[in-house]
Amino acid sequence: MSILETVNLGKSYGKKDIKVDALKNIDIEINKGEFVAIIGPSGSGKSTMLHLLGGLERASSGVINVNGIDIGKLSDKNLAEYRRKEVGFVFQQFNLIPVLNIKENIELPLMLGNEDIDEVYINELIEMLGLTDRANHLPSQLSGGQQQRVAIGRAMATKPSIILADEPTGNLDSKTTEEVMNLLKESIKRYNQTLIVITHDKDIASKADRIINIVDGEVKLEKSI
Ligand SMILES: Nc1ncnc2c1ncn2[C@@H]1O[C@H](COP(=O)(O)OP(=O)(O)OP(=O)(O)O)[C@@H](O)[C@H]1O
Repeated sequence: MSILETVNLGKSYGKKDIKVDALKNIDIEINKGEFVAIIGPSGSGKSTMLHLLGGLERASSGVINVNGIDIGKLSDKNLAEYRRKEVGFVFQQFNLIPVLNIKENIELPLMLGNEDIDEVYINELIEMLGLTDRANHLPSQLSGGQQQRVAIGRAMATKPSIILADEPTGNLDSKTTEEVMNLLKESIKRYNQTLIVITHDKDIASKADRIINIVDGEVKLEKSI
């Protein structure tokens, strides 16, 4: 079952002489529960794609349907709600709040959204992430891999249906990369989520259900593995 579909999606930056067509005519369909890797050369439009899918930026043309809703038609307020409730973001920089402990960092999206905190779920999440004995520590007391696990927990706090990750292991060594990717895969299986990961790492891409290759703002080849 498709959870996300784009039709003729395009994004341009700037005008006239400085206009850049970052994405052109993107038609993709992603299924619920799927793990998709987005690969492509630097500047090809991968981050732009993730920003559009996550509602961080608006498309210049075309449609993005998520769960049957055209997110381009949402008001700014509703788009913010879509971002907060339906999407979990994980970036290369962990972007944790240094003065909050691990549990508080994970709960932050719920606190910002004034939502009730489901203690059972949050504790289960922390356990799955292998952070139970670290819950009261500050981010600075954790290794890079542990910090990224916290960022994954924060992305999952609102039980989003889609996890979007932009080079999530770009700052990690190969062993920690494998751990973090295994965790992401385990999480999406357990919570029936969809995972879309931008990566330059061939090993990560090879473990995805599907690879979407973007070159010069266009999908060049979709590969099933
Ligand atoms: N805010 C912006 N204003 C103007 N141009 C932009 C903006 N954001 C991205 N671009 C341009 O759009 C194109 C696609 O950029 P994008 O960041 O999506 O590429 P990428 O594939 O993620 O690159 P990388 O692998 O280097 O991170 C590039 O030519 C970039 O310079």
